[in-house]
Amino acid sequence: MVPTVKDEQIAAEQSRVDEAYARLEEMRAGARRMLEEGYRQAQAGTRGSLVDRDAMVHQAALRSHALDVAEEGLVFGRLDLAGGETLYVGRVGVRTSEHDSLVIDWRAPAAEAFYRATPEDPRGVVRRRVLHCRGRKVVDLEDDLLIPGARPDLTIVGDGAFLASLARSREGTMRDIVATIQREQDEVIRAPADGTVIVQGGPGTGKTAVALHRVAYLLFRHRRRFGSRGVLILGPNPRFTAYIERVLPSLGEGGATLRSLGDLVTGAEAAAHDAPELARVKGATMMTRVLRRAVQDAPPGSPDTLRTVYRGVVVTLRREALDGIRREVHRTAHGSVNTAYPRAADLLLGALWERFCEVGGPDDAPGTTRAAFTAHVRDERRFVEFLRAWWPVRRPAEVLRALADPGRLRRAAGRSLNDRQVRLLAESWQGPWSYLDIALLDEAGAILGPPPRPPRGRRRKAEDPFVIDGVNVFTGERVETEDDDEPTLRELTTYVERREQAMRRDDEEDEDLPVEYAHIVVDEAQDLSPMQWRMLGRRGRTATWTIVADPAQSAWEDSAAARKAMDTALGRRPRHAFELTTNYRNSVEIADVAARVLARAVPEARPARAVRASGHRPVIRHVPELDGTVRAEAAALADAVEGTVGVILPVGRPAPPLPGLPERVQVLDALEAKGLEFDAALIVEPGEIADYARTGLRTLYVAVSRATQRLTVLTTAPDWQALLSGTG
Ligand SMILES: Nc1ncnc2c1ncn2[C@@H]1O[C@H](COP(=O)(O)OP(=O)(O)OP(=O)(O)O)[C@@H](O)[C@H]1O
Repeated sequence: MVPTVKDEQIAAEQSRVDEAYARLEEMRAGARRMLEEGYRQAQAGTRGSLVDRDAMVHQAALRSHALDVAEEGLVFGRLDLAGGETLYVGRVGVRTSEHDSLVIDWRAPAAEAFYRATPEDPRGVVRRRVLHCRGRKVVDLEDDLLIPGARPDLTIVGDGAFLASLARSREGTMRDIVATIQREQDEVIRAPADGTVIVQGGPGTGKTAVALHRVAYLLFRHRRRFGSRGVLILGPNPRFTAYIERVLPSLGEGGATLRSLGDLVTGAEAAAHDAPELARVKGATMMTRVLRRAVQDAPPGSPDTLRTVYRGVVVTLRREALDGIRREVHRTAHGSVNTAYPRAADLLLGALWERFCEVGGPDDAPGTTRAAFTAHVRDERRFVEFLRAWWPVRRPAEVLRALADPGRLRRAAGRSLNDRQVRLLAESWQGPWSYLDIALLDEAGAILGPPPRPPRGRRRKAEDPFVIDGVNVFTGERVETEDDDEPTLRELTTYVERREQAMRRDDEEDEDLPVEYAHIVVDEAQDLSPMQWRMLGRRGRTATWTIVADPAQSAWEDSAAARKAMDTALGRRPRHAFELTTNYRNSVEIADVAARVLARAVPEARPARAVRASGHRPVIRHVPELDGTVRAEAAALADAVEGTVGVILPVGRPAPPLPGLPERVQVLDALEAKGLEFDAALIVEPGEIADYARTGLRTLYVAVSRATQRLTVLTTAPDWQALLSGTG
């Protein structure tokens, strides 16, 4: 067969791609050699600066990793410039052994034109070419001619391979989009690093994809500032974080921390949504006041009498006096309640001394000084044990669990909660934690402050009156004495190993303190409650932020309060707002159904523009009853598509049995569907999803905008069928 023009072009590109791979191999071997050499020197302890050697090992390790992941789709773009120059764009930068550029990293400034050039603003680019590869083989090309006539020598080929690539089937985890980032997306990705970026846009406009690529960009351009543990990416739930977790590693960046609203706080995990009425209460800022009062209340089991005997005189402090002292300690202990016990001890000892004087103690025991009295009482085991029970080290979870007692919660509530709210909250805290509880635990943790640290190093137990038999009675931890000290082993370690050790140590030490980040990405930010913003704010006091939101998909009702809390969390940094306008997920047919829901949910909102017709009309079926039909429709969708199928239910409705269906069929509720994507979606009972809360229609908008290829809706309500089919 005669090769077509395109075949010839592909063959020419193949030789360039082969050259890049050959060079990549050499670079990989070089990085491995450098790594081995670094370790060898480390072991031999040879001369040379330790710092240089460590830095070399560290760099070589990073480099080696980045080169390994670049294997897949190493080169994906080519620019032909008006001046005759040609540039190739890829996942990493590749140079010849003479340091000439073979491929430039997609994040490098010179690659910007690949994503930004348009016929209106060509930036000197005559032809932009996208190379589609399978493994190391070039399989397709797609060209854009940006300056017609400027380079008659250039051939233009292509047939909409980009749109075709959007229709590919989905595998259950998100993929990177380096090869096809669009101009409006690139502007977000490369926005200045010093400010806060706020990205809005409808479902499927690539907000999540863009935010993740921005992280890769920031790490590439500003590694010192954002590297190591510097970036937090926060998503709505663990299912979502699992969905996006492969994107950054596929870009050679593994350093960011990926968390969800359910697992951001160490030691607590949530996987449940609160009913709307409860959610409104738990998310509101006034919960801060409730928690403060809860912390100030005497902890459960706290003793209400302190008695001591000094030289035959019995001295007693009763409930009222003790409560007064507790209030006084709290007055100055905000944020450090757990370490306020020395102050509590001082005030108790002072009150005991006063009481001792009142009952005539010094007369009965002449010559007694306050110092002698205090020294005696504070060393008594009885006093120490009282203090431990009366001012215990408290954990956030204990504070919240204690509020499952309605009486205690009512005291803490003051006028902030009504009786019904007290009952609902108390009941909910008998069960597992919800997403909103995690923010409350974090708030309680901020009020309590970290627990006291055990004395470190060589401090003697005799120096600390709260250490009994080598155990700190407050922390329960063993206190080292000189005899316990292990002989110090001074091993030769590399910088990388020492860093890892230090990070492990930090993790252990800071378990009770939120980690602070240099950059925080908040996905699905429209759903955050004020309390959740406060939780994030504590982790980003000096951070820059990327905020990704679609107000039309919001499940949080009080947007003004959330906005205020967000403003406080983000601080005063300059903000750059962006809007993404093209929907890359939904077919035009599915986007039409979503637009009908949007028109109901948020009449003033404009839907994003879908670009790809699939030829498959969504199926909107009215059925007399759902039992039986759900499985059949799910099976039909599983047959129709190769990839994932999402069966999306109203919140709280039990999952129907779906025997015999493949694993790629997943069942989830409409709130859990946030941010996810499926080849096909089956929406069960839209009316019930819409009625779930005041924001129910917006949740339905989320549900109907999840699918890339096929959408089926099952409803027992004829008017919902009419509305969604556009005939109502
Ligand atoms: N430039 C692009 N090239 C190829 N695919 C893209 C591009 N932009 C987005 N996509 C794809 O479109 C889909 C939707 O992207 P993404 O999930 O980031 O959208 P979103 O705006 O976060 O949506 P939602 O608001 O529903 O969470 C993903 O499969 C993503 O890979």
